Amino acid sequence: MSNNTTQNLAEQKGIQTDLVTLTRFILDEQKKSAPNATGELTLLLNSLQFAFKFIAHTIRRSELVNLIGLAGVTNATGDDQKKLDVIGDEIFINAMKGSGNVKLLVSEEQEDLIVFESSKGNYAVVCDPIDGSSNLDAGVSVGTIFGVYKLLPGSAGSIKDVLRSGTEMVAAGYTMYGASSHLMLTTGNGVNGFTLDTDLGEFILTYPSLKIPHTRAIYSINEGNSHYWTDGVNEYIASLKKPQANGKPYSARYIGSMVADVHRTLLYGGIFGYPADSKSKSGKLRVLYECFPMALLLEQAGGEAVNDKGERILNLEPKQVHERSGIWLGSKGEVERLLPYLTKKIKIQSVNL
Ligand SMILES: O=P(O)(O)OC[C@H]1O[C@](O)(COP(=O)(O)O)[C@@H](O)[C@@H]1O
Repeated sequence: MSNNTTQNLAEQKGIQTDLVTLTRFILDEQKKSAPNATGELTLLLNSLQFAFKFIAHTIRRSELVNLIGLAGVTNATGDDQKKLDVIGDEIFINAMKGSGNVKLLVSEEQEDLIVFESSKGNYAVVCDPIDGSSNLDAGVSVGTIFGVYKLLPGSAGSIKDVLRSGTEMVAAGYTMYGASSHLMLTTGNGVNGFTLDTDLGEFILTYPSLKIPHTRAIYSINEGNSHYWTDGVNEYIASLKKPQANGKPYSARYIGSMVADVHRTLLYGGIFGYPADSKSKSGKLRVLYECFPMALLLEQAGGEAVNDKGERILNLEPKQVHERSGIWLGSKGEVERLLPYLTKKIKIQSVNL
């Protein structure tokens, strides 16, 4: 049978036969943008892909194999660890160790930087293996957030390789484990999204060259913290609750799992915020493995990400691996609408919330 006939038959049956897998996509990208590259980053992305599939598989089976609930320990940043946090972390560490391309790893679950002594790799990976894990028992979407740095020239691997601004990351993204597993990835040339076909065991390109809408009347923030917010943040949120030009207020959407909240924001537009407040004076979310990767993705999709002073998140230079920051990210038009509330010293008497 000729190739054309096979193709027509597949089309008639509604079967797509020319799928772009993540591996194919990365190899094509490399040929286009870095034809002389060593292929090391490609291999590293392949190892990341394996970790995501393994974590997705483990989360899907978690309830059946008694993996839901607390493990009875706390992690580097003082949070109670879920059993799946511990296992997700182990899966991630082993995948990075096994890749041979990773020299350093920062994980939310480990107090110290991990150095793979025997590795000759030239990359450092920062990650939150299972972000949003407090939602796990309720079956809410959680995810893995990651960023990749190339080691500094001549470095044999030290903390300086990761205490760098977000602009220096060479790749970043997240995988969301929901109804399907979605991987959103940037290597600095826009954002591309993939969906895991569990039968094929492959991430398939489903969101090529993703762009976030310029504006959307959706805000995403934990309003339970409003009592601790600054006047500026309270006034900003109050302004969104008033009828806008179309007569309707903004819609509030908050899941409480950063990956899921950012995923919706990336696809639909709007704004997500987790500001510092009088309770969490430095903010809650971690700069290296939560704020930077999400900020890079958002910027690459045409959006913006700033801290509580309205400064570009990616320009921060963390002093510690588990440093925190307030963050606001989303559609460009929405972040711009927020900025005056962050930068002007607003004094208000009271806000009706
Ligand atoms: O429950 P809160 O205070 O709204 O915090 C929710 C935020 O905390 C996180 O769950 C991160 O915390 P963990 O890393 O401890 O899971 C984010 O995913 C989410 O955006």
